[in-house]
Amino acid sequence: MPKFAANLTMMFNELPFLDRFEAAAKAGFKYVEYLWPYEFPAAELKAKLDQFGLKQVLFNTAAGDISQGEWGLSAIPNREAEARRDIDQALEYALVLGCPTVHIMAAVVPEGESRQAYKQTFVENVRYASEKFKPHGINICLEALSPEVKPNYLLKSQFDTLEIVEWVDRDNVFVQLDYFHAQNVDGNLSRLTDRLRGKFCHIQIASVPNRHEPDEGEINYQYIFDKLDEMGYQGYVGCEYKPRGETVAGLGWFEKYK
Ligand SMILES: O=C(O)C(=O)[C@@H](O)CO
Ligand SMILES: [Mg+2]
Repeated sequence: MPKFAANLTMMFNELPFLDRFEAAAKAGFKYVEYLWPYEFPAAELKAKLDQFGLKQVLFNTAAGDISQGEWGLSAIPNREAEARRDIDQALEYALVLGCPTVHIMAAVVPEGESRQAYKQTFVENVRYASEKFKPHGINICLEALSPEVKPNYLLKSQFDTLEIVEWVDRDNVFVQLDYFHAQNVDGNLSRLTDRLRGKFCHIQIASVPNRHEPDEGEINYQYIFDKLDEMGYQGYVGCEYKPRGETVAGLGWFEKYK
């Protein structure tokens, strides 16, 4: 049975962030993920996790200046110092939170810039992170984002991510397989999952096209979950969706997995 993690950035959004931990635990989740922890001291977040018996399973490196269109710095040439500062910060948080995996955000590539230079920079920064995280047993994952969500992001297809993972060539660096983006860009999800076997260490789910609960839309998630079980997937499945309405009211799909 998949180990579902509530994504506290998207779910339980009707509550202030720090109250979402309790709400997730009450709804039956044992695991949580969210985009960024950096607004709060790591110890405060860890206390919330412990208070409600939750395990944090994923968060991201900092996004940079979102108001300027940034979405990760780790692939931007000549900004390695900032990217590595963010990677070091993520490691400090991961150690306090006891988090097994960190998503290293790549970058948006401005029109006219060399994608190859961005890829090269990303590979070098991910190798830096790999070396830093390895002694602590922490995995790294890299994620493709569909253009309707993040136009011009360096990684669009799952095969863009796979290319970087294989180029980095380190045993703690994996694909973050978000089926919402994968369906938007690549499709053919069963074959894709087979193709990526052993290469992904974290999954995220949402319906397509509306990014809601995984009980509507064009993806048959029950089929995918059964397939992941058959494959022996041991990682987590992050529920990175925008609830149709109130979060708990939409959790009917989760009843049988509690
Ligand atoms: O948007 C997504 O999908 C994510 O997983 C974010 O963490 C990064 O954009
Ligand atoms: Mg995602």
